[in-house]
Amino acid sequence: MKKETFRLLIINQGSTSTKVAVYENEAVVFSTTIKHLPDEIKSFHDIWDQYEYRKKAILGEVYSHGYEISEFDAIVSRGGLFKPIVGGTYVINEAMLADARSGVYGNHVCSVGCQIAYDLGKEAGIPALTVDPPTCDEMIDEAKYSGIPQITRQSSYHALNQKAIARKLAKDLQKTYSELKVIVVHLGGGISVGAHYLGKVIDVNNALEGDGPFSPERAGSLPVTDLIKLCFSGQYSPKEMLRLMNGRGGLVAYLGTTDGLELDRRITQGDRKAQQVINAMAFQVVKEIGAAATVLKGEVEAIALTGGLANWKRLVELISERVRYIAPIMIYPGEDEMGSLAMGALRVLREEEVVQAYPDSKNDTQLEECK
Ligand SMILES: Nc1ncnc2c1ncn2[C@@H]1O[C@H](COP(=O)(O)OP(=O)(O)O)[C@@H](O)[C@H]1O
Ligand SMILES: CCCC(=O)OP(=O)(O)O
Repeated sequence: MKKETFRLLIINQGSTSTKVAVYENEAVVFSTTIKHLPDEIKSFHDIWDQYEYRKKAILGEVYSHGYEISEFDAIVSRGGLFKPIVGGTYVINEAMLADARSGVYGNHVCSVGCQIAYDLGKEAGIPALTVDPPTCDEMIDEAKYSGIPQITRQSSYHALNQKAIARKLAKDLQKTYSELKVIVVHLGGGISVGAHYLGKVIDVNNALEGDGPFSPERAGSLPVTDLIKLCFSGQYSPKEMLRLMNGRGGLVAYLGTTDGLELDRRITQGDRKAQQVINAMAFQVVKEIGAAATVLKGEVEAIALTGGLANWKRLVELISERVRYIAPIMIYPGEDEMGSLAMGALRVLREEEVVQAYPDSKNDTQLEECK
């Protein structure tokens, strides 16, 4: 007999937060966001050093709500940085984790989330899943050129939320996603600006690695020659340079914090430097939106602003004033990642959709185990 109720543990490692939720089918039993102070995050040299810290945060939530891991039908994590793959739901396996640990496809703590989900799932005998990972790749060929053959532009962005918000936007415009031409801007610890064309993200900045606007904890695109000089200045090791780009760049580098609420307070109290840096971040975001509008040949039906920073009216206004001439602006503060992870897992558990196969690997955790 087919199982009717699936209980899911959803985990989402963001650069500034850990989100934990429990779903029973479509219903949210609880959903919590644990914010991590920049000083705490700064004390880790590497994202993989955060493994125990993040796991403890997750287990603290699970146990304090009276659950054991073995009571779940699956653990679903946002993540990780795998090979370029098609969207969908994947059973996390060793090959995916080896690619994530290698750092070849970038470094983000959502990869650590996948490792935690896999380890907890293995111990408890339940599958670990992930949905629409950041390296989902739908970019058109011309978007992949960098300017030198040695470097190919990679798709690495908030794929899960970008897609979820684009679908929500389609519904709000009484259309389907596959007939929509829109720009989605995710304003989180990292910032991604995606050009969505008829159901596909045909171009998007790499939100992790030196591409697009600077963000709360990332440097974004930099003047390349100056960057090369800095790399060879003897001041920084390769690891330190990479950390400066991703983790210690952007707002935290200029202002010592990634926290929008704190910055709003500072600006209200007259902090001119904070105001200037926020103006500059908004400036870089609007330039990226302008570029995405050209990718869509100016046929932009709406611009959606989402992510934690879309809660911040001051920033939203700074962006809107420069791009509202392009298309109507729709605001979707926060994200729909937890729900999207749960729905992606439910679709495969209910056999409404097949699990995607990770290239060149065999699944070493059987989905059948949880039915
Ligand atoms: N109400 C708010 N006002 C201003 N900034 C906010 C608000 N809520 C969240 N943020 C900011 O949003 C960012 C986190 O966004 P989020 O999408 O949760 O990112 P992540 O998943 O990377 O942790 C942080 O900079 C946080 O301070
Ligand atoms: C790979 C992009 C994912 C990302 O940047 O997420 P956060 O904004 O949550 O750090």
